[in-house]
Amino acid sequence: MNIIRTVRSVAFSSIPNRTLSTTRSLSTPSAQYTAFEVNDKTGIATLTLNRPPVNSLNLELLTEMRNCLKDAETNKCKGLIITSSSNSVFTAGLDLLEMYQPQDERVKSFWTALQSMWMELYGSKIPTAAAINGHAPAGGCLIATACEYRVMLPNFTIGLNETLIGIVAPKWFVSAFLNVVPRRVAEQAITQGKLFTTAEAHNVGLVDDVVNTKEEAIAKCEQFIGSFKNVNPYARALTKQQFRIKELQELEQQREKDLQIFLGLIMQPSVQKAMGIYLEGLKKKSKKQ
Ligand SMILES: CCCCCCC/C=C/C(=O)SCCNC(=O)CCNC(=O)[C@H](O)C(C)(C)COP(=O)(O)OP(=O)(O)OC[C@H]1O[C@@H](n2cnc3c(N)ncnc32)[C@H](O)[C@@H]1OP(=O)(O)O
Repeated sequence: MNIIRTVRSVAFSSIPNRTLSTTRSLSTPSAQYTAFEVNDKTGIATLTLNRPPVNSLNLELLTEMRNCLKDAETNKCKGLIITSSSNSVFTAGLDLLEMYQPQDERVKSFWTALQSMWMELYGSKIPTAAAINGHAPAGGCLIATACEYRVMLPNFTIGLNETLIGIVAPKWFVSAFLNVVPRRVAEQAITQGKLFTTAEAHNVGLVDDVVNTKEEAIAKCEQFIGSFKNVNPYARALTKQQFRIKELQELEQQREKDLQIFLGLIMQPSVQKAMGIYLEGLKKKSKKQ
């Protein structure tokens, strides 16, 4: 049986998470929305998103994700798996409440944290895999495509649906999508705001495998990470970098401009109005259920 060493864990029980930290004291504050575990036998870390009801990515969750990524790298983990504690949502993407009628400083920190999280995940030295055990729209798809491998459970949806909300998927969201989906398919899907079903996503290459249970999804991710067993990790990391450096440098060099474009767009009255209507629709639907 595998022994799970909990480096950072939260919210799955009423036990305060610091009492679960068995291996070392943490330099970062307690986690609220993530669980981070390292399997002692395989050396593989699992980051579980746990911000009910839909794991929407707010500033705090993004910050915790960054801390987990850093932990996985500094602990020289063999790889990192990202999954969700929900049975139906991987993540609903960016927390729309961070962008709807936002406060100036908070929304800047939010976007900057998203940029950093993405660059750190996309450029991570260790193998990364997403066990997509629920819906993964927009920012959810961004996280999945930042990983090197994706496996998904049936009958969920994934894609960049920003245009349907009246917002624009930034260039770096699109470039990661283009790594896995043919350009023609990507252009049509992203302009339409299409959410692919699991089967469709598999067909176009947006996900690599489909399995029926979360356990099988984790096992597939472990298998993917295990496939690098005989590969020198430094050679692997440098080779991965060759594939990803262009997008990383592009965002790094344009961070401030990207932030200003984001702020300019979301602060437009028409965009705020569209977001308000979309949020209202979500709330109405949620009340009906
Ligand atoms: C150049 C820059 C321009 C700007 C770029 C911005 C890029 C944006 C990226 C994004 O990620 S935007 C977010 C996109 N996400 C979505 O469109 C998903 C919306 N959510 C859903 O479709 C569904 O919630 C779901 C994920 C399919 C799950 O459905 P389920 O039936 O399980 O839950 P719901 O009843 O719909 O929701 C419960 C609860 O959660 C609220 N909520 C859902 N998604 C979000 C969200 N992304 N942000 C904030 N809140 C969300 C929903 O309103 C419900 O709230 P309550 O009514 O319970 O208060």
